[in-house]
Amino acid sequence: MPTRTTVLQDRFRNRGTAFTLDQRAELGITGRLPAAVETLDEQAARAYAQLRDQPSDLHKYIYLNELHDQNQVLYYRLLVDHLTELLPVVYDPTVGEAIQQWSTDFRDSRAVYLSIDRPEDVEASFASLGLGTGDVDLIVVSDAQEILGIGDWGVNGTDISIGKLAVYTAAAGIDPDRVIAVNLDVGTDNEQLLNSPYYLGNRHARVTGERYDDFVALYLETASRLFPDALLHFEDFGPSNARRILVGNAAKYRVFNDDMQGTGAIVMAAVFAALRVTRGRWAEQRLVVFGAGTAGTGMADQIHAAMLRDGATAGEAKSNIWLVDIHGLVTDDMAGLPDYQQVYARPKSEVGSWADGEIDLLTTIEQVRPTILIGTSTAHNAFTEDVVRTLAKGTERPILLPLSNPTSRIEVMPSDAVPWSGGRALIAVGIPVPPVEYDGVTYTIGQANNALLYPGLGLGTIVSGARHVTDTMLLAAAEAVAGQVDVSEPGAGLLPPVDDLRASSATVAVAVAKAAVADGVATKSHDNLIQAVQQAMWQPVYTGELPTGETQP
Ligand SMILES: NC(=O)c1ccc[n+]([C@@H]2O[C@H](COP(=O)([O-])OP(=O)(O)OC[C@H]3O[C@@H](n4cnc5c(N)ncnc54)[C@H](O)[C@@H]3O)[C@@H](O)[C@H]2O)c1
Ligand SMILES: O=C(O)C[C@H](O)C(=O)O
Ligand SMILES: [Mg+2]
Repeated sequence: MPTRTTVLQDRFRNRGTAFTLDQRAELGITGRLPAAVETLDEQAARAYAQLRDQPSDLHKYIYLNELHDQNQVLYYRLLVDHLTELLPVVYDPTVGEAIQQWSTDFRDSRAVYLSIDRPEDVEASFASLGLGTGDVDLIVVSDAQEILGIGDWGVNGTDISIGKLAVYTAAAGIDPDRVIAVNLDVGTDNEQLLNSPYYLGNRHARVTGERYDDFVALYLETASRLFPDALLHFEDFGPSNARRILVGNAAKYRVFNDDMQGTGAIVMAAVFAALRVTRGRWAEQRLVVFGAGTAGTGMADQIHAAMLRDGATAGEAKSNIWLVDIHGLVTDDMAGLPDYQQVYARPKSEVGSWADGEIDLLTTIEQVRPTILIGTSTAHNAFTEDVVRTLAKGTERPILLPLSNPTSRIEVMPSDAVPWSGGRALIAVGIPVPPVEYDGVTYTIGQANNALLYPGLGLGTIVSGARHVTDTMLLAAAEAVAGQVDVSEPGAGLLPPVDDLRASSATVAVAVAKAAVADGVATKSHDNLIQAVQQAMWQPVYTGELPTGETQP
């Protein structure tokens, strides 16, 4: 049967106008390209100019997506060369916008879709990729129940898996031919989607309970059997599912929950750096977490563990942590508290006199005088001027981490928080923001987004062949990130700049791989880890040889 599909439709192998005339002849595409033979640099310059002409970030997102579908090397070349500019386009915050329009804008897809209504297809869906057992390093999966801070987006949430993978490759050189993006389509409770004529996912409410658990178990079992080397990254699951899946499977599979562990570790990195400024000790910190869901309680757990390492008893550490959620300060008399909040619930007898009824954030801050305030609530502007001023009144250098994404959800913008705290708050946020000028000082605002951590963590896990992602590996990653910042100047950022992300990821990967060895979970040994990490990093270049192999549309 004649075929019109050529190497030009295969994003893995396509080089477009960079194919030489000889290569064109050999590949049977003579006459299918204009005469010019270009270098990758020349192609990248044109693509970048086209990108700059796009009228909005969402248009840029769509342009880059199409480029990715045509020529993967060129796409990553652009991303690596302009990482600081393009990270907010392929990832947060633009990915949030793209997800909301995904079914309407749908053109093509690079993911694997697993439907809870067809569990018998899970194996065949992976098999359709034609990959062997040793061919996959990483799978990012989402059921899209809690996309960023924008809620349930069903199958539209596929692009969070794709965006996270793009960052893995651009930031840490994870080989893009060896990764898979997966959407677990378990239905959606988003009525807007269910009523949209364009919606592409299963048109029913989210399946919960045993059927949901069985489906996740089937995914884990199948993915790890077919691709035993793969790290199984979980993204943007709902809070109780996220935690249950991680806790229940961490000993059995190579799983990683980015919202809990990745975020927890990047926050640890920011606090490590901040404590170098305040000269404070972990055990002495008083932590208030506003928005005690997946990310917030993941951070509380990691800071709790750091307090223990610093000599606090479990009781002392717990007594220095306060969770504030939608009904105010979490107390032990509240009915129906999820298990992950129960651990930190304060005795009602201790706080009952603070207010009649619900104890709000401001009251909690007045009473507790926290040294660290974290926001993972999705409640935009919840850190009001009053809140920030009260925080700064209670502590000389409060650590303030309003981490909700995307921009429309952040609890306070640094441009407000810096002046409200008189320049004293040590701030990091989840989105990229410009520096703030205040009182003659330029305040650089570090980006406490898990994207600054998980790529290097993943690379270190892959290079060491770690069987599990252990707490020691997470801590090593956090310390390696914090070790890259110099906080001695006034206004210095708490985290390394995104410009340095590739180098930073390599450093993190080495630290993580060492920790995997120390923890006894590494399955690969290297004489020179630095060299092994460098060699493992995929580069966006056309290799000398001609791209051979089956065309994969
Ligand atoms: N910076 C990062 O790296 C990073 C990583 C993960 C999550 N996040 C952000 O954190 C936010 C939360 O994510 P998640 O996965 O934990 O979601 P989640 O749904 O698991 O948790 C949100 C929590 O906030 C509570 N909440 C909602 N409205 C509130 C209000 N008005 N006052 C107090 N509490 C309120 C909810 O009850 C819930 O417990 C999102 O915006 C997400 O983008 C940031
Ligand atoms: O995706 C991000 O920007 C970070 C984090 O995983 C989130 O859910 O907000
Ligand atoms: Mg997330």
